[in-house]
Amino acid sequence: MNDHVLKTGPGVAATAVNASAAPSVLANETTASLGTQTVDAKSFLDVSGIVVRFGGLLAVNGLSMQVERGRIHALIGPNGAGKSTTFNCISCYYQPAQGRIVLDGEDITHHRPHQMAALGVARTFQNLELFGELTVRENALLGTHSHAARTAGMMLRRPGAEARDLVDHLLERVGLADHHDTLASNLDFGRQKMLELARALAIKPKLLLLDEPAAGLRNREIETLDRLLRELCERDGITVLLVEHVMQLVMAISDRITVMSFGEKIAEGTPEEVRGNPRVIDAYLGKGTHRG
Ligand SMILES: Nc1ncnc2c1ncn2[C@@H]1O[C@H](COP(=O)(O)OP(=O)(O)OP(=O)(O)O)[C@@H](O)[C@H]1O
Repeated sequence: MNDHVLKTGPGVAATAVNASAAPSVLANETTASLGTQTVDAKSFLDVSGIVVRFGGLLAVNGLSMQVERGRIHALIGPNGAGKSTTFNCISCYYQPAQGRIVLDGEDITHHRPHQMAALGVARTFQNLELFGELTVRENALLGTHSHAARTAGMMLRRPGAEARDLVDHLLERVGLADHHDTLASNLDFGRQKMLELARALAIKPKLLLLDEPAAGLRNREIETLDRLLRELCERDGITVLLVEHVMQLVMAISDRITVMSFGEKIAEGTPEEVRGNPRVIDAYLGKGTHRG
């Protein structure tokens, strides 16, 4: 049990949605389908020259990166590199002092987190945002619930058959089919992370932002996550951007990797390109150049 990571109040901070705007994805032929997304070569997410300061600290210094539609893109770097800050800008929890963030052609630099719903963006958090006193199914339904609230203004409306089917299907996909009625607080940590992922998927995202999805997972759970993320990308067409320290996962699944150190991008490329990059090796060995 991980009480310290469980929320106790209402509200779905972890997810944002718009099913109608977010073509979907699930793999079966039922109404639970998340839909089918059109994949083209155009950059889906375009981060351009963002700057974030915390008082005198330059946390992100002119970072630019492009994420292609339907790909898995990882943002990595040593502790304090500026990854979470960048992630928070992309999900509109922070607004950069300079620079621009464009998602699918729309400038979202100064959007608010709740506006990401309409753009089909879901995110998970480093510290899980589950509701410990609710069941697994109820937690997952909150994703669809927030969609209903946005589209129909009916937060308290009972979930329809389509939402229930979708959630059941998602819980099966993340390996929680046998835990529908378990309280979230009674799940082990690995299953709690999978539940948070299912809830994010319940909003039918086009872009899935994952903050350290493999942190605290055992090897077998990481292998499951590996398979699931590939499937979400390849079969369901979801674009995935993850911040992650578990290199086993990053190197295995990423189409492209952006490496940050001291607030700046120091490398970018395929796993093979990044792995052998001397600046990356240097940064991870703690010899990176400090920012001014
Ligand atoms: N809210 C904040 N107020 C002040 N400083 C902050 C804040 N958030 C982050 N920082 C600082 O900004 C820098 C970048 O932090 P950030 O959390 O983005 O790094 P990170 O790469 O995500 O690190 P980690 O891998 O440890 O999570 C660090 O020096 C951090 O201490």
